Amino acid sequence: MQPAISIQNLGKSYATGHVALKNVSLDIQHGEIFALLGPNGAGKTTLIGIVCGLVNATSGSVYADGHDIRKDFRVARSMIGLVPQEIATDSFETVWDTSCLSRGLFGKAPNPAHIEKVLRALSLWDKKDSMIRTLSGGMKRRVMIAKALSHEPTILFLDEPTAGVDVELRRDMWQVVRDLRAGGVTIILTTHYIEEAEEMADRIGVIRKGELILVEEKSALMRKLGQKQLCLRLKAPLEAVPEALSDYALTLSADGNQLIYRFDAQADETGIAALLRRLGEQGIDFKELQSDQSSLEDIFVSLIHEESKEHAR
Ligand SMILES: Nc1ncnc2c1ncn2[C@@H]1O[C@H](COP(=O)(O)OP(=O)(O)OP(=O)(O)O)[C@@H](O)[C@H]1O
Repeated sequence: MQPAISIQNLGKSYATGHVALKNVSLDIQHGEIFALLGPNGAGKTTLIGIVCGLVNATSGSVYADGHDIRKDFRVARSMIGLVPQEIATDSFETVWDTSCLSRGLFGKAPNPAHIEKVLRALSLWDKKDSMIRTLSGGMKRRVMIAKALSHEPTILFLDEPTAGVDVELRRDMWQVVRDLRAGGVTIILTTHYIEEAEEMADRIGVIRKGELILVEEKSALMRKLGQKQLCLRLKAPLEAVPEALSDYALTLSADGNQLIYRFDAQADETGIAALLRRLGEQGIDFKELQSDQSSLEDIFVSLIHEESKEHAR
């Protein structure tokens, strides 16, 4: 089976000379929820824009279910729904009309039964005759999803679906996305909220300055998340980790004042008790002991940071 989306060596330089994407390659499988994370200006919207035919790539190719988005634009595009970052609808139209119109834009014959199904799935059915300007912000976002689904796409791009949305509505949106996936739609979403990626995604991609710097199964990232560290502030600095402690995963801070022990928080035996005993035997005293759990946020921040340092070199 072809991937739902196959992106190959994609590059984009804007007319200003700004390089927004550098050699990005990525396959997204059918039925996945893929989250693309990255700081402001990383290139997420540019990437989505290219896949959806709104932005021309400078190099590389993109296929939707095997169809080249340039050579076979109409077929490829009809498979894709896009929920843009900004809410853009005609506020004097009704929910029903705007959804039907969006379908028409793809040259598809009217299908009231499909539009009804979409509106019901998004809990918009009782608002179908309401003018969009009378809806709450959250409902307007749902209307944007309804529009994007009106032509029966199998791949849905959500560009920051919950930006500026309150916690309750965010959870609501997550449920909507999960339901869509359960109905067979492949989902690619961009987000600034690491919690969102953590909650929803099967795989996570991190993009920074136009480069895809990491693509990983969320479960693998979560295992890293299970890593905890214990930090021991020593009474007297050490020059090196003593030989007698070499079987522990210890690192010494540059100033020699802190010993850091990494361990798996989910393991039955953390090894802490034995480590503390061993330290006592070695006559190493500490003033303070502190434990931190690394979160996906830490991993993300350190990734972005490490890459910045690499680039500075
Ligand atoms: N039409 C354009 N002309 C010139 N530069 C552009 C254009 N559109 C985007 N850019 C630049 O390309 C870079 C990537 O922008 P893009 O909107 O893809 O980032 P993003 O990851 O979606 O950011 P955000 O999270 O802020 O939405 C930015 O530096 C942006 O200023």
